[in-house]
Amino acid sequence: MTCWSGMHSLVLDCMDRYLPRQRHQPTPSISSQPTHHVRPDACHCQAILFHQNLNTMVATSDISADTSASLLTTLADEISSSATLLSSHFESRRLPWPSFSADGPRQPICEDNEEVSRARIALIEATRSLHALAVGPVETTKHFCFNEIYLLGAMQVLCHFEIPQNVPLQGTITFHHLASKTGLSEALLPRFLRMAIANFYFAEPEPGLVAHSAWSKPLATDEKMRACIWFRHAEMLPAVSKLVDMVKRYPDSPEPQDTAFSLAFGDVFFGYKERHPENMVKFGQFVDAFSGGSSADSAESIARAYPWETLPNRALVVDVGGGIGHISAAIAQAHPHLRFQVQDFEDLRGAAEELMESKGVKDRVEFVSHNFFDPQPEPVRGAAVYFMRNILHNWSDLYCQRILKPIANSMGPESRIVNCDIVLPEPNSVPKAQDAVTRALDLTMLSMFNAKERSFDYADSRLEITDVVGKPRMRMDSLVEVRLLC
Ligand SMILES: C[S@@+](CC[C@H](N)C(=O)[O-])C[C@H]1O[C@@H](n2cnc3c(N)ncnc32)[C@H](O)[C@@H]1O
Repeated sequence: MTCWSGMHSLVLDCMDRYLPRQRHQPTPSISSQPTHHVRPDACHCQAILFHQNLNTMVATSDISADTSASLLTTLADEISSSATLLSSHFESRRLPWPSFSADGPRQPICEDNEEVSRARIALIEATRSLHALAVGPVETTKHFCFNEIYLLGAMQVLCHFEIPQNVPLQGTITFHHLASKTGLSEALLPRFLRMAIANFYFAEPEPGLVAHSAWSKPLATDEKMRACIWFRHAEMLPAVSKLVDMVKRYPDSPEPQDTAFSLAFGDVFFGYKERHPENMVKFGQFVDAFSGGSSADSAESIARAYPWETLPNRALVVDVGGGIGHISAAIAQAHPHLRFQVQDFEDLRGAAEELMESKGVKDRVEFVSHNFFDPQPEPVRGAAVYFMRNILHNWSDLYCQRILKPIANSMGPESRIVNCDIVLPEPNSVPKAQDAVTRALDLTMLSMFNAKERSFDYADSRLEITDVVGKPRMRMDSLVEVRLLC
């Protein structure tokens, strides 16, 4: 599942309380033993993976072994046929065409249509591969991330000086005027801007005149877009620069404080944010943008993605680490026959109860203060569902065992865990561009939290993935159902 909750309000309301608690957890000694996963005695587990859709996507992934002379033209043909399919889609629906112009659409290719989505992925994959072949291995390595590193720096300077907001949405502005409006040196401004322009951000229609492009315009109007650049530059880059130190100093540590982030910033991820609340706000904006929707969107998609309607009347869903209960509230609204217990820290009670009141589900959704490392409260023993979203991927295997064990101890024969996180794809099972994103998320979890994205064969040898259906918030998210067959 994605590592981020994608809920701005939730992130602001509760994630700042999250890792600081990690610091106060009892710290087990670092063990070099392999971790064991929750294994309730005399019980068998079966896991059913809901969603992903990854396996239904184009499998253009493994071209690494292809030595045929026609690889270039095969890829070019793939590009041509995917582009043709997309063009007829735009034409038939009279949609705005993708373009670099400032008037171009923000998100030209809608992903609701499976065929269009597949064509888009095929186009991205084939263009990426063709580009790599055209550049070649040595040139690629010689210029490794050269453009990206300085583009990130240039964009952060431009955003810091509010350049996107000061370029008119229509028309142009001179470098001179832009420099005087923003305070960025007139000598430096063109150097940073032209780096951005070389990468599709902004345009220079005439020498010395700046205009927006389709890429830069969202940065003028949407603070969440600017937060994406800020987060990569201000927090991710310094943490990444400490990865070697982390791996050398803390090899295989399961501890949340033994991270590249802590080495860079002298504190755990959310502890640092407690001391820098403005960073927390921007991080929340980044999470919202990255996860592609509001908390309401993601909650509603989860309410649709799982067959909640098949649970018995008055069945209890325990939302473990549920924050202020956005997800439970959405499921409760969609499924009036269910009851919910949202478990999180006491200081979220007020906001949680307010939310339930406003959503009209107060009579069926209760908030209970509960630390998920402690035994589950007796009244929820044998609950129909123990739901977790964006919980396990924040923790190492050792801590996941400690979270899962009290749940397993509380489960009855009809109970199940429904877990929502990214599920890492099997090697060569998805297009490389998509694989790269999940791998980057996994390494983000490592460098920031000493946690990981999982393939879900991790939890217990008795777990068996039998199906992949549904479509929660992000394409990479999955709902994993784990049953105990006692
Ligand atoms: C990433 S947020 C996910 C919240 C919610 N499940 C969602 O998807 O929106 C992680 C949540 O875990 C809670 N949490 C962290 N440590 C906890 C603990 N030891 N016991 C209970 N909740 C905890 C945090 O307060 C936060 O609400």
